[in-house]
Amino acid sequence: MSDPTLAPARTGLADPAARRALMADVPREPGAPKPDPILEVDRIVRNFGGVTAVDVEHVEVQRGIITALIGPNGAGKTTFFNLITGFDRPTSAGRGGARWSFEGKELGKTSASRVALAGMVRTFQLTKALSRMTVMDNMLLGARDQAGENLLKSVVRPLWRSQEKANTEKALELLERFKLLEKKDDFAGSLSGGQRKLLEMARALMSDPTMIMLDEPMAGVNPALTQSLLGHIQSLRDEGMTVLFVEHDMHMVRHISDWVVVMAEGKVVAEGPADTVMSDPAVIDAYLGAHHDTDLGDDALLNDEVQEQLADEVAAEDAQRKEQA
Ligand SMILES: Nc1ncnc2c1ncn2[C@@H]1O[C@H](COP(=O)(O)OP(=O)(O)OP(=O)(O)O)[C@@H](O)[C@H]1O
Repeated sequence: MSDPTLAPARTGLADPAARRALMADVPREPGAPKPDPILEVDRIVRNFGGVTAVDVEHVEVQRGIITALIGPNGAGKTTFFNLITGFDRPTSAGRGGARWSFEGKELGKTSASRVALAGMVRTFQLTKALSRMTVMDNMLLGARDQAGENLLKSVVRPLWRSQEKANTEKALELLERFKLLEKKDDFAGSLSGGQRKLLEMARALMSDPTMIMLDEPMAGVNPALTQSLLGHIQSLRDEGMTVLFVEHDMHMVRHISDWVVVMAEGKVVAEGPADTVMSDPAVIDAYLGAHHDTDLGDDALLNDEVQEQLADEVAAEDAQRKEQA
């Protein structure tokens, strides 16, 4: 039976396989139109001084599937996440440029908290301040309808109380689901890397998102918890949620994504299912151009030509270092 705590987030086709099948005819090209996009972004640009961190002409995220956003270091993935969730403002704003909508609703001028209320919620790594709070208090911070946000509820005590009770019950259910119930009174900072990732996810679910955006869900997770985390992400999708995640671990990307969007130098350079996109020349170029040590999750990509190119680049760098020494 599916989890009742996620009921409000269910949308679209009930069968996840049917939702994934909708992607079969989507063209494998940057900016490809999707049959049922939940998020649509146009002309979003963000410059930092002379650096163009993001310059995305058009991208759509399909509803009810798992989309991975990948790209080499500095490709602009985090900046893109920050822009669409209202944590940063595009340089192209206000010039009739940037435009993005979630569930058909324009979000360009919307604050981060309102974006979350609209149903698009991102996870955050545990900050120092959050580490010093208990697991339960972290969960309650994630609640969507905190009494303080609503004047009537905050002055009428019974309403405030009932909201608090509902939030606590929901937090307990989610902690149980994510196997963190025993830790509810522990400081969040005492959790292992994998448990922190589970808490980040559980906290985001407190606000009943329609789409959850995960920032490197596998970073710092030991192998024992990897399978469990992957399982949780897949079950969110299976229950109807849209998942968008940024991840460097290509094995994970291959394992669970239904669709992959590749960024390089601020732009979307390729899109497609994981098995085809990783062999796209634009993707190989982007990774090799950026740094040599990325494991694309498929050793077959390292053919002789690529190996030679790598060896030449490493030798050239070594020679340069020796010259400078
Ligand atoms: N606040 C900032 N001030 C100046 N430059 C920034 C700022 N944030 C990002 N950048 C620059 O923008 C570019 C994109 O960075 P971003 O962090 O979005 O990339 P990323 O794809 O998330 O990289 P990584 O995978 O390493 O996290 C980089 O060149 C980065 O140095």
